[in-house]
Amino acid sequence: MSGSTDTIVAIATAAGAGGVGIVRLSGPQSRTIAEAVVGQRLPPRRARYAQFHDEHGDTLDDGIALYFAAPASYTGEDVVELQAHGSPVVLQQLVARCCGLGARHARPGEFSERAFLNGKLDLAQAEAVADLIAASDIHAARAARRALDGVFSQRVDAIADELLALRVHIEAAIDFADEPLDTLGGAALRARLADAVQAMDRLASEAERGQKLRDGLHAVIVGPPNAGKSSLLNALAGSDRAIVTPIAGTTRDLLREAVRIDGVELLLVDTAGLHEGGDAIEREGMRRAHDEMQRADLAIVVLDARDPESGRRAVAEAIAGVPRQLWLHNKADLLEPGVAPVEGDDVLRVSARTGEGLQRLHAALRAQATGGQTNLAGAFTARARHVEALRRARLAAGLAQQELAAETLDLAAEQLRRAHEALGEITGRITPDELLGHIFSSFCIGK
Ligand SMILES: Nc1nc2c(c(=O)[nH]1)N(C=O)[C@@H](CNc1ccc(C(=O)N[C@@H](CCC(=O)O)C(=O)O)cc1)CN2
Ligand SMILES: Nc1nc2c(ncn2[C@@H]2O[C@H](COP(=O)(O)OP(=O)(O)OP(=O)(O)O)[C@@H](O)[C@H]2O)c(=O)[nH]1
Ligand SMILES: [Mg+2]
Repeated sequence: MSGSTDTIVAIATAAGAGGVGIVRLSGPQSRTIAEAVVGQRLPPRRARYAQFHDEHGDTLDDGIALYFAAPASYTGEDVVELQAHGSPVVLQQLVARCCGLGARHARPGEFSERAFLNGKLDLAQAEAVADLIAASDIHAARAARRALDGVFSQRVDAIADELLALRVHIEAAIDFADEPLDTLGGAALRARLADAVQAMDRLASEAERGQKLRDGLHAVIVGPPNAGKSSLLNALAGSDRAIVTPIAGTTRDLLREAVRIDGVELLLVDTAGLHEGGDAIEREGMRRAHDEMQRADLAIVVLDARDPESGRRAVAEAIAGVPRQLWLHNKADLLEPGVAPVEGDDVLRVSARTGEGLQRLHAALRAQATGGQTNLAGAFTARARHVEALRRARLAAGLAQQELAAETLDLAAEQLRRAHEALGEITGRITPDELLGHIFSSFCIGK
């Protein structure tokens, strides 16, 4: 049940004018405050038509008042909604009136934080609320909706429960240290732990895919000077964002452009052409390009189709650390007719000028963003912090396997404890306060 003593209030609907706007209260005084505003009793879960009054009894607006009695509400506390006309002036006056009656302004995310603290949502679900609100296409929205439904949390919890059960077994076996582990079911323990590790690997790769759905793919466009990198960015963005000239060394600084291709979000970064030497500005540009590659998910390499060998080696070295690569032979329109097609799945022949091959490029980028999977059924959104926690949990579980094989049971148990704890951070079973503050402060006010 709720531990909050103060009652919070905020406009729950989007900023700006709208058909209807909602002021939401949560906390023990919600009902009393709302009843003073509407001048009538509010029975739970009944929509009441009412006049909303200011402190002098003058009417601010008329609308619907809706009371949810704790714990059957979004936050688990007493909640009242005042559904007024969607006028920012009216809504602000209603908020001020509620504050005059004892409520205080909610911090960003405070409603959802209370829902979390009261056990209405776990942490991954609360984060999914924010992701759903911020989703920029139907794929991201559906995936956030699945995370909100608990699809991700349930899988995390199932693995965490299994690790806990295994640890209990192992700790029990420690008390019989004279017996060989196998008489205590050691083989079964090892098999179950191997299954759990496999489940963690599967979940980690799905969570990574979910993170791409949420955050989009970070792709850096690299290649030798003049190959058409900036032209390609413009072609993908559908506008003349980058300066294009026939002069090698046109692009010096990084240029970032968020684009949406077939429903996937891409952060494209155009870079300076990579080559030996160059003046101080070009060298700084190349340094920035290298920095960007450290953070990128995908390198889109642009080579000149007429001479793909030139610059290829230098570029291949530069992108060695980027997890994924897509090679393009650009300026296909300048090839003599009859040139043999390029080989390989990850090489595409395109023309930034005529648009040739861009459809296939779109498909390839979409496949990269969705981890090669075009079927997003069952996908859920996840965040970098979830992926990182899964990675730590997997690492500890792998060490537990080694300790178990070596029959160092106390160390195996300790690694399982660490793995379990890392999983607990995802759903918020175990959460440092500062992390909570960080997560919820990135929500919008009123959520
Ligand atoms: N008017 C309105 N619409 C809204 C919200 C809201 O707060 N107000 N929501 C806000 O995000 C979302 C819906 N989320 C909600 C989640 C739980 C409960 C709720 O009352 N839960 C109770 C009762 C459940 C039941 O009757 O089955 C509970 O969990 O105990 C309400 C809204 C979207 N639409
Ligand atoms: N015919 C043809 N010309 C192209 C194509 N793509 C780019 N170009 C031309 O090639 C020249 C260089 O293009 P940019 O896009 O500036 O090349 P870049 O790789 O960004 O070059 P730097 O920024 O200097 O590294 C320009 O004259 C473009 O018009 C293409 O597909 N076909
Ligand atoms: Mg350029």
